[in-house]
Amino acid sequence: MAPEDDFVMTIESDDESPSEPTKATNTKSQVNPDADFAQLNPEFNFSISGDALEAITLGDGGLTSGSASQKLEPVSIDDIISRRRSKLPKKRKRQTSVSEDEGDEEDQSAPASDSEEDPLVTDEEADEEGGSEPEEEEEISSENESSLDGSDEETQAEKDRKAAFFSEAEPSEAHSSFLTMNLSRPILKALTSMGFSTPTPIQAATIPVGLLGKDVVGNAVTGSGKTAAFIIPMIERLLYRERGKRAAATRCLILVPTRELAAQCFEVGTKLAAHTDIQFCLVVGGLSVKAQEAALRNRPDVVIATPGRLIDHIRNSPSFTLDALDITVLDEADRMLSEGFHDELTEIIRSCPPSRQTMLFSATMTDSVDELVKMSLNKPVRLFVDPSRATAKGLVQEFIRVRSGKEEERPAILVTVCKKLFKSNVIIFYRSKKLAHQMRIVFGLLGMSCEELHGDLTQEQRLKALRAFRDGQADYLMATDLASRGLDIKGVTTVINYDMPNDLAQYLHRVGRTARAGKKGRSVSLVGESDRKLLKAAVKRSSGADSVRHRVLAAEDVAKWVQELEELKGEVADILKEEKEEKQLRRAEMELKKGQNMIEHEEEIYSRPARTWFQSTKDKAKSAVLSKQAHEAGSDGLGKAKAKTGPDENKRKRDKYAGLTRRAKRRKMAMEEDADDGKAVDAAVRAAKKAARPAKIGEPERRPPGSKKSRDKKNAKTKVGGSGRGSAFGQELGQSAKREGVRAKKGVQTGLGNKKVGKRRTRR
Ligand SMILES: Nc1ncnc2c1ncn2[C@@H]1O[C@H](COP(=O)(O)OP(=O)(O)OP(=O)(O)O)[C@@H](O)[C@H]1O
Repeated sequence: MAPEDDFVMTIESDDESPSEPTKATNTKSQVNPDADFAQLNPEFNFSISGDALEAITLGDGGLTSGSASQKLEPVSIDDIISRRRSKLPKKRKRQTSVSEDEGDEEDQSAPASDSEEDPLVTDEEADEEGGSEPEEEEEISSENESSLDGSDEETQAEKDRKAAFFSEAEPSEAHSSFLTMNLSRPILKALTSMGFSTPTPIQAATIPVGLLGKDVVGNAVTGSGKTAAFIIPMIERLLYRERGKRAAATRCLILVPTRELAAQCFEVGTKLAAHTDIQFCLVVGGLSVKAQEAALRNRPDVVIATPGRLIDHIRNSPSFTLDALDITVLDEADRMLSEGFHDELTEIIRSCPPSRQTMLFSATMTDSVDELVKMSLNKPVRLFVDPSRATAKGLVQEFIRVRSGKEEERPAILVTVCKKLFKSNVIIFYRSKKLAHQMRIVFGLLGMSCEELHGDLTQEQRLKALRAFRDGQADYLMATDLASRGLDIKGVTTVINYDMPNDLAQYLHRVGRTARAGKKGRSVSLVGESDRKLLKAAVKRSSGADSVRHRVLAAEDVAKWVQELEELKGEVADILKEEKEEKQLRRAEMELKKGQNMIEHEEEIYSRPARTWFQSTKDKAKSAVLSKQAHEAGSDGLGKAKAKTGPDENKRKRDKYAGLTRRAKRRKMAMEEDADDGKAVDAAVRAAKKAARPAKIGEPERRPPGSKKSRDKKNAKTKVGGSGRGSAFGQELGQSAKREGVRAKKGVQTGLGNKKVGKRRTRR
């Protein structure tokens, strides 16, 4: 099993945007049967209350919106493995159980904790055991290290640009309690019920600035509570919004790179807003478009979305608009600003009003002006509470060397450490989906309970796997980088990197799935010769010298598993073959049902207005390639990725019509003209939506444009707010915050218990 064969970056393949034809007219030949098939259940009831994951699993009817009879069960690899396992020769089964017993003994006598008791075998010990060769202490050159960890030396010019770009952080009161932060009673109540007694450093820094309506660029280590840091000020501001049917609007948008993260954010948001009337809505790929349209028609206050599906709604859901947005948040912002999301982000930002407040967060946040300018931030406050690109304090990082020429031993090394030491609550990261799947089969055959999470699975399978792992039904989660960012799974004790990612940022996110919220955790990384620069960068960023270990495994243990896995190879291949055949069979069945469906519902399908798509299949493929290149280059930033793809881009522009026949050229030109017309139509639709949009948070109801009152209001707003950005909030909460801050200082027990939301409004 050569892992290099299938190193395919996977997070980009977490398709969020529809990969359908660019332009669809309402002619039969251009109707997309898949899209329509996916909308055939108008009765579907989308429940977003309660557990977000519950709401979006197929079990609740929410994923593809097909009726129960149309659903086809995905192939269950578990069934195939257990069927095959029962047929394994008796000798093999005995070997497996013996190995398990050995492992148990070993684990009891050598807990994977600190100091002398640590099962870490030193180089010398390994030698004595006749194990591996002595490890030479190689000096790792720091040359090009900065390209891995993004720590390029800052020039004076860049420093000056940053000084001009960012706002000076104003000295603010150090908050050691939520009670001094001027938060409303419903939020304090929710914080208490969630067990959040004191704010984390990033929360203490962000909440007061967020409440002032200022733009924020925030950085803090993984698991430090960034989600609540941006949701709390958002909810507080929303408590002062205009109410009533006419004023209902989507005022806040949280953009995240993956569906799972969106669901998690939704859960945190709904919990924090449990004692308010604020409505949240989850808008992600893999869910019923129709159900989301219905939810969006109610104008939820906060939309939590992945980019592709959001764009789909901006374009195709008539009543949905972002024109009333007051707050936009980009979680995992460095990822969202990277080349992979460039086109989507540009399209979304175009649909947002420039007056919004913008907050960007990540554990590996960039403060490079070049990368931040496209968010058109207004004098953002830089809140970097932890050293740039650091690991969490409770994390112990272990590294296992994989010598050159021994790369094929990775699976055996992995099985050795899992059988002996790390037996539950383990996430194992792989660079490729294929490898994650293969190792899942191997683990299954060895009787180790595991799930997999990557972009080759259906949304239902992804969520089911996540839930099984969360609930402790599976000990191991085989994941790709799809799961590396943001996921907060309680009780994860170990993260294993089967292979190292390409850059330090990705490494930090992966290992950040453990040691969260002040807990302890361990990461174990298999380091090949080509990963040594990254290893050095990781060691440099560790929280302390004693938090880094070099683990050497006894050679005979590894050799035993090399032998056993070799014997399993044929079995794995057979399982993969059987799975492939079953999949093909299901696909054929699905095509048949789809055909039947098209015949049965033909009239309804073709009478619907056709959807337009943000990117054609070709564009999307191009985007994916760019994203993959950026990822492989270890570049988070637009600039760096551009440098790599620039020449190609120019070439493509010059050759736009080259090589085409006259007919093809005319056709292409006509299509481009059509697209331009489409833009004009889009602009008209946007203008109409804008005219109908409700007032912003705290603003009175909109007057028709041109009316005297409307003009007066505009002038007044510009005067008070200076720039006019977020001025309604500036007048209302900014002043209120000052007032309340004084009150809090005077020692009145926050005064929030007695405060009524309505009171503040009447003061305006
Ligand atoms: N004030 C607090 N007190 C106690 N626990 C908290 C507090 N704030 C957040 N947490 C908990 O900390 C954990 C991590 O929070 P969160 O997922 O927001 O981290 P994060 O900084 O966004 O991590 P990542 O960078 O990996 O996305 C969660 O389980 C959350 O419930």
